[in-house]
Amino acid sequence: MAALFLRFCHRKFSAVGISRLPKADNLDTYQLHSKLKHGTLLGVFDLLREYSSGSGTTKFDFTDLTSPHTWYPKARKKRRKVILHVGPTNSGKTHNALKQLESSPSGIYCGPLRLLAWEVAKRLNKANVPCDLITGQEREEVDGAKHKAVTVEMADVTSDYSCAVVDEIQMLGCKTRGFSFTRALLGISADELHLCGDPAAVSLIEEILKVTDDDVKVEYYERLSPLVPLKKPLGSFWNIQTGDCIVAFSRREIYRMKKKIESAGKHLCSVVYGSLPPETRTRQATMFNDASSEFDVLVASDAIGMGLNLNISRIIFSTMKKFDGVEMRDLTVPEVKQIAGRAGRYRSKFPVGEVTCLHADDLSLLHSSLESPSPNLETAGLFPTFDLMYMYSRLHPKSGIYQILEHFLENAKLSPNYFIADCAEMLKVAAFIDEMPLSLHDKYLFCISPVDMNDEISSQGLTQFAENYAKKGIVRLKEIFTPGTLMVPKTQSNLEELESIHKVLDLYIWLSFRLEDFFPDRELAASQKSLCSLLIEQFLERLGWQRPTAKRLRSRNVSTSLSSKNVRRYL
Ligand SMILES: Nc1ncnc2c1ncn2[C@@H]1O[C@H](COP(=O)(O)OP(=O)(O)OP(=O)(O)O)[C@@H](O)[C@H]1O
Ligand SMILES: [Mg+2]
Repeated sequence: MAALFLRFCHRKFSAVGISRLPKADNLDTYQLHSKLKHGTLLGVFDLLREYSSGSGTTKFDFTDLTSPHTWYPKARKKRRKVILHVGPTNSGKTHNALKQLESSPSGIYCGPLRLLAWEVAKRLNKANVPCDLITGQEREEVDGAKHKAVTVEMADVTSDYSCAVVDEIQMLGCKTRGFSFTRALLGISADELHLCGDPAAVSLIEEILKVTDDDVKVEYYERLSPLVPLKKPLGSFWNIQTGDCIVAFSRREIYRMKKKIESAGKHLCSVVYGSLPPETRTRQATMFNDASSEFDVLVASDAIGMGLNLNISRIIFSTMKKFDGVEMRDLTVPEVKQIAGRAGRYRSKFPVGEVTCLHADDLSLLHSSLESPSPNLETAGLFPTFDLMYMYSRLHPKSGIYQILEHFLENAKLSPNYFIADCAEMLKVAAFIDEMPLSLHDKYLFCISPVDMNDEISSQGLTQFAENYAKKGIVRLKEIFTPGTLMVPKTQSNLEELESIHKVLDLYIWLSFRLEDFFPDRELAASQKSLCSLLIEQFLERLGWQRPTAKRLRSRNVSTSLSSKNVRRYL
């Protein structure tokens, strides 16, 4: 049934021209939840009363999003000192901003990736600055912490900080996640706000902050160690060396290259790509970084492109094209620069970075991209707050969340600095859950949850969770998942299924942080999730060619496989 509905939705969406279905991410609804719980949406009701009083004096257009800076009164009470740290990759932008954060009495770091938030929390705690780690799926609280490292969707716009850092700020131009960066930019109430990123974002940010009365200063950086574009392509995999990173844009290609390089008998490869569990990605990256490990080559997707510090000596683009969900297209200038910039990190084992392509035909695009400035960003993402949607729904009580979202998308009025976020993925979830007897708030939660609707198992997981929640209130993990049944995958498709199961468990944990009383099995989900990543890593180890004399890596002897049928049974 769920699968049928899924196919129906696919048809429905391609019919209205939404073929690209981006991944919704972990937006913070903690504050919203507590607002609803503690009745602090009172102002909303006042506004509604005023609106519906018929006095004719107040006309409030909820789709008017032309002044988003007014959504954050706490930040507007301050004249923030905003420092933009801009420059090429590997120029010390984040490092310098973090130094300020460390030396401030309280602060928050907001990054685009869980891995970056982890790195920052680790760095601060090591420097004896107690720091909490908060992502959509983790809460690691440290005694006495006045600092937080968070993923940008979790940026706290209700507390006061002396210092805040928003990393990779150029992502405010991202179609799907940009609005969370805009929210952090406008909403964080800090005496000092450090923004790190590409110079292409400077003029847009200056323009946006004209209305906030903040004091804005720009600091330009230079790359700390050289990056040399090579004139010769790699040509053959025989020319692979220790410290190389081959970049490919599909899982299939990544594994094909790993196999090809390893079968030559000289190197073992770590892999990093988007749908690997974050903890697996970290461990693969750590193994590659560790000089004593045998995994001396990395095969990765653009998942390595942001902020991570890896011991890469040379980046090799296996292709200069990628499929972006709609079509095969050339890599953009910022994409090429971000990825190439991973080579030769300052103070790493390979301080001079090199970059080339596998094929000679691709070299001209590589060289021209590296020489071009990134085009200036023109608009930042924006998305209506839940409060606005809630008010709208009070006036149109018959509308489901699908209609409300659609209405906002069609009618939103924006100033020229903004675009409305692409919420095709949210609409898809909305179509699934609109018929269920759930409150608007619950529907909104499911819509913004980190479900991958392109992944059938992940979307079935969401449907089951929402259905059980609507029917029974409480959602027990064991009703849809049998612990003890996960096994080491044997094939690529088994691996894909395990990655999907990991996503479903991750979704359960995400929901458990927001609907705590109704999703009580967080610990079980977390332990099964860790098991998933362990099993995936065992698969990766076994996949690797093993030198007969080399010391073998630890690996468990589990021989059963995970069939597609089994997976359906779990969910
Ligand atoms: N002054 C410094 N002293 C010691 N190490 C530094 C210094 N500046 C930067 N580094 C180190 O250099 C590396 C690159 O710095 P950083 O990550 O800040 O660069 P970035 O400009 O933010 O790069 P990206 O655009 O890729 O995020 C890091 O490992 C960082 O710790
Ligand atoms: Mg950085």
